Amino acid sequence: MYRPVTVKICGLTREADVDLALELGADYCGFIVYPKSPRGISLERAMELASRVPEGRRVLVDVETGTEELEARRDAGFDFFQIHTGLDIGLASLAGWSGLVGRERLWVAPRLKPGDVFPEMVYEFADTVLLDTYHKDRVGGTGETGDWDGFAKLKQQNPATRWILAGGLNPQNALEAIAATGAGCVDVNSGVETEPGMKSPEKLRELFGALKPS
Ligand SMILES: O=C(O)c1ccccc1N[C@@H]1O[C@H](COP(=O)(O)O)[C@@H](O)[C@H]1O
Repeated sequence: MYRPVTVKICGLTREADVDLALELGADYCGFIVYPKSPRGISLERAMELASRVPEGRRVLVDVETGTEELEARRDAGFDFFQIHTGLDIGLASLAGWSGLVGRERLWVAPRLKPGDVFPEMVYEFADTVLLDTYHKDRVGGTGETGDWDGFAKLKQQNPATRWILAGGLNPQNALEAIAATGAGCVDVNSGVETEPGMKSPEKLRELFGALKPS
């Protein structure tokens, strides 16, 4: 049975890719401002690109953002703030992020390896959790699929939270991932690229053809 999912295309760096993603049906566009990312762009560039995206669909992506930085970005034209973080995440950071942008605008992406206990305090501060594939040396954009069973279990156990599945999703495996996990929202990044930050029109079309057939 066809079940609608929401789709975020992340790591956008070019106008044409933003426009095509939206035209094909992307629900969210993600802009990475983490300087060490091969898809990292400046905040100014992210704002420029986000200005093409309708309100309610613009996501700023970073790693363990400092409170002052987040405060400066809060009103910069983004609707959601996806923050990747280690499990040693302090209560003060979580509370700080949530207090600044509001729990409904905060997407927490904890670096969870299979078998790790989910840091329950996240539920108190964010409505949305994004689970990306764990990698010992990288914080995101690995292109590798993750622990789908773990995702499905957490989602089932915590239905009040909005769960986003990320990690290694592409036109070939996205439907299988959704069927396996029950994900209602998926985040796709390197799986629709020709090289980091450069989206492939063909792969984008293939992805949306599979996920949102017209
Ligand atoms: O893509 C990156 O370089 C990146 C860097 C720092 C934080 C997040 C990053 N990307 C996020 O990684 C996931 C999944 O990516 P992929 O599909 O496995 O390539 C996605 O949520 C991006 O937002």
